Order: sequence, then C-alpha cells, then structure tokens
Amino acid sequence: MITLEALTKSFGSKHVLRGVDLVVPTGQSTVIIGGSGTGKSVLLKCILGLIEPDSGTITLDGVDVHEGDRDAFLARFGMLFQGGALFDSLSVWENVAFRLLRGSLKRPKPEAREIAIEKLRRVGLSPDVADLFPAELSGGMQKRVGLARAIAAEPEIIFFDEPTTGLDPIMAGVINELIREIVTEMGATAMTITHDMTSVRAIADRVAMLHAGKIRWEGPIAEMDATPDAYVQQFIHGRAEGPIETLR
Ligand SMILES: Nc1ncnc2c1ncn2[C@@H]1O[C@H](COP(=O)(O)OP(=O)(O)OP(=O)(O)O)[C@@H](O)[C@H]1O
Repeated sequence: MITLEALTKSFGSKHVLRGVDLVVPTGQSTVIIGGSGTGKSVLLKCILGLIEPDSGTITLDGVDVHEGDRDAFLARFGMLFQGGALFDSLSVWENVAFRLLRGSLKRPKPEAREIAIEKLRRVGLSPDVADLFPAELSGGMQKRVGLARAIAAEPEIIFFDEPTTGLDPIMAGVINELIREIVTEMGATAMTITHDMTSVRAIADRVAMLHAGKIRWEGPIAEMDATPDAYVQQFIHGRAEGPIETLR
C-alpha cells in the first residue's frame, strides 16, 4: 500500500500539489485523472523520488520512501513511460531485459534474453522482434515492448504514465486490455495517470481526480458516474462548461 499524506510541491510561485492525501491499495489498479498541468506527473515523480516534495509524507507498506535502500525500493517498481521511452541503441530484447542485465537484479545474459522473449510473448509479440531495434517498430509495438519491459522484473508495483497517448483507438484498447490482464494475473499494485476516459474505464478499480493541487474525488470506478461532484462530471464527460477553468 502506498500512502500519501499532506503532500505539497511548488515550483517558485506555482503551487502544484497543495496537500495531496491518497491511499493506493495493494493489488488494485488506481487511476489518477485530472486536466493537463494539474500535477499528475509531479505526483508520480514524487513517489519515485525523482522530485523532492516540499512537505508531507509518502510511505510504502508503512515505511517512509525516503528512508532505507534506494535500489531495493526501486527494484519493487516497474514503469511504463509516456511514449514507450525505449533506448534506440539497444535491441528490443535488451530494452525489455534492461534491468535484468545490470544492478541488483542482474542475471546471466542467456537467461535475461529468455525472460525477455517470454515477456514479449505475453504482450503479443513474437520472438522475431527480439533482435529488431525500436525504430523498426510501429508505435503500438513500441508500447507493447515498453509494457514487456515494465513487467520483466516482475515488480510488485507498476506505474503507467499515459499508456494510450498517441495510439489509435483499437491499439489503445489492446494496450488497456493487456494492462488489465497483466495487473490481475501478477497481483500487482498499479497506478496509472491518464486523461483518456476509455482507458480509465478499462483499467481502474479505483479512480482519484487531482484538481487544484488536491484530490478532488476518490472512489471505486463503479461509483464514478453517479458522483454529484460537478468537477468530476465535467471532466468525465469532457464538457467545456462547468466549474473547471478552461482558459489555460
Ligand atoms: N521541474 C519542474 N520545474 C518547474 N515546473 C514544473 C516542473 N515539473 C512540472 N512543473 C509544472 O508543474 C505543473 C504540473 O505538471 P505535470 O507535468 O505534473 O502535469 P500533468 O498533470 O502530468 O499534465 P499532463 O496531463 O499535461 O501531462 C505544470 O504547470 C508544470 O509546468
């Protein structure tokens, strides 16, 4: 379980996070929604320790994430970055096995390759793609490779940063379905940030909406449509009219 308490972060006079309280339960899929620039990525980066919050606490299973061994902490996470973020100079299998070829999770090369091929298969890619380079793949295939990399080391917790951005609706559907299946079969804790409502409905057990630096609404996906919160309603229906400031 990841717990955020009273988390704040400003950049100069820009107060991005203004007291975020959120629990991300173990083994469930939590999706953070919110408009562009509301601080979803900043929140994710704070949890990963890439950005230092100004105040507040972040704990993982009750332990402050800033205490203890950083490598051991990061080894528990998998991450699917926006746009796939593959290394151009590495082959597909080396991308997938990236964390298995170095550091604390290091395995012998043939074993790492075998795991990479198994993970590629899991995301619907045949072993033929293993020795290709990212530039030789379509955007949808690159996203699958990114997903295979995120699960390669069998992490307990997986972060998905805008997993469907830039994909056509059908490929987005395929990626959403894969994420849902994989998270369920791995029993992983998932946290996704997105503004794609189709993705939210396909992936989420729980939804949290970030607005004006705080969690505006949080609850099970089944309760999202019925919430009377005008901000949530405006966001999920994509209405120009409503309480959310649209002049950005
Ligand atoms: N390192 C930084 N230095 C200064 N400002 C930053 C930094 N990182 C983020 N910001 C600002 O924080 C705000 C929130 O950014 P963030 O990327 O978290 O938004 P987001 O909700 O993820 O948006 P999107 O959905 O468009 O990706 C933005 O106004 C951004 O300019």
